[in-house]
Amino acid sequence: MGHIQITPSILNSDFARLGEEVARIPGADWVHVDVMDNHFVPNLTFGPTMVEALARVSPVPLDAHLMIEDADRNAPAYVEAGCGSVTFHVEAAKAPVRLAREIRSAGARASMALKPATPIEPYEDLLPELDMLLIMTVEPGFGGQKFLDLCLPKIRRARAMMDKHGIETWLQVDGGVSLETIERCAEAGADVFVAGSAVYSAEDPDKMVAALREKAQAAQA
Ligand SMILES: O=C(CO)[C@@H](O)[C@H](O)COP(=O)(O)O
Ligand SMILES: [Fe+2]
Repeated sequence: MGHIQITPSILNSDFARLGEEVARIPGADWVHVDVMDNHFVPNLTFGPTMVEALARVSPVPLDAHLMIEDADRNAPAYVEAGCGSVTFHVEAAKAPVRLAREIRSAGARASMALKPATPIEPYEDLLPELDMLLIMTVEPGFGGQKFLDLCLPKIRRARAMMDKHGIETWLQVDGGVSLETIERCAEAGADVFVAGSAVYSAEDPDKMVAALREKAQAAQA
């Protein structure tokens, strides 16, 4: 298992002052940017132009989570926009291996996401092509939803597959991650944690990042 990383999502931050919002979390490992197209999910956020502007001012690298249709065609723009990691949904990709290779060769970390009802088993042989696997712990589309415990067995199975293959793929969880739920995720084998409302509803977001990190590290040990 890799070292613990905390990745705040700006989805529930103040979109009118995004530059200031990312400056409030200098202790984070990444900033998670949720790109939504109102087709793959019933919500709409921003596109590559906005992401590029944010990449220029963010104190930490951007981790793009693309909840958009036609990932094969649309994902490369987010590498060009300056994201250090680009996650596409397997449900929206026609050729996930080709896309992961394209993202890597363009210079970013390649990551693939699974919705709660998408099984990991058909993708076991694909794991070496990925720098990170994202297992969603809510239905994608909105921040502030309740963590789905039913996703924990899939996290355990994914971690076991990575161990079996002896690969260093990071395992990210996203949705409802908080001080209450992060230990369960770390115990199951996750090492990269997205937290949106937990971080941005805290009085001091950077302190919350540190508290989440501490809990996850204790649970992983
Ligand atoms: O991708 C998504 C939602 O689709 C997430 O990144 C959420 O934005 C995380 O927010 P919380 O569940 O932590 O409030
Ligand atoms: Fe996300």
